[in-house]
Amino acid sequence: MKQGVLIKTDSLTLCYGKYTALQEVSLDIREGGFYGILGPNGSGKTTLINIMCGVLKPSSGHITWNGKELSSCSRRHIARSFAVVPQNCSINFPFSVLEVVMMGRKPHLGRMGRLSHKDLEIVYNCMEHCSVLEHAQKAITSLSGGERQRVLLARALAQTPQVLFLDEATSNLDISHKLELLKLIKKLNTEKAVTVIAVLHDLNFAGMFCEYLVYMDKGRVICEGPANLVFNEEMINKVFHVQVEIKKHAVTGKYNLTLLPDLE
Ligand SMILES: Nc1ncnc2c1ncn2[C@@H]1O[C@H](COP(=O)(O)OP(=O)(O)OP(=O)(O)O)[C@@H](O)[C@H]1O
Repeated sequence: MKQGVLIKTDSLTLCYGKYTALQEVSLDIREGGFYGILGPNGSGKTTLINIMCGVLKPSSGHITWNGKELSSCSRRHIARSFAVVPQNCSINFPFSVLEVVMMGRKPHLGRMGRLSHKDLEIVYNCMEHCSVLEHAQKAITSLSGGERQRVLLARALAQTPQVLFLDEATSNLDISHKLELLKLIKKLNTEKAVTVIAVLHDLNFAGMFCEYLVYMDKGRVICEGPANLVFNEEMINKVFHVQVEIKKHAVTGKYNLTLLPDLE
């Protein structure tokens, strides 16, 4: 892997009331890495990324960013550097798509809060990359689930973040948009060294795009490592309790997973 440790979690535990959703999670996230967080429903993936991006505070344990406690970093500094694409769009007010994507520039604006030509150029570029330019004047509330997700991704990209957190951010997208957007994110990762931390349910896309995988189950990290070592049949069976076959694809050279269901 490249670069030094950017985000370090040390024995993170998080309890929702009496329920322990995350237990003793210690991870090193290296700068410029593309991380996939995998695991069954309820295994703590969203909770983990919400702690890593500063939305949730752990019940115990530490999280540092560039060696500094995340809780001691300013909200503005975090907002300039971390962008999150959540699982669901929580915007219920009929902001236009343009307004929503412009919000991504907010942490970078000066006191007057005005967008410069450069800011607007970034906004329009991100809308174009995420194929939402044609919806610029529409209310976000009038869009389909997949279109909204692409707007939220455009807003996150407009933030020009150092770290991009994706929480099943491509789950509502059709296969063509999913592929295009993951390719775009991979490009940002390789060309601009944006660190990507993505919760993914689609294991084939995880095998295709992630260079490092973290498997979670019942709030714990079960296994982590380079995808070429840990994207294997034994781990998928251990974590998801399904039989699969993983083979290197002759054309793409990527590992491909086929589910072997017991249909008896
Ligand atoms: N605000 C909350 N209050 C109480 N329990 C919660 C809360 N948020 C999450 N949980 C519980 O914590 C556990 C972990 O939830 P989390 O959303 O992190 O899982 P996940 O791995 O992201 O799941 P999924 O794949 O279904 O999105 C779940 O059992 C969930 O019910």
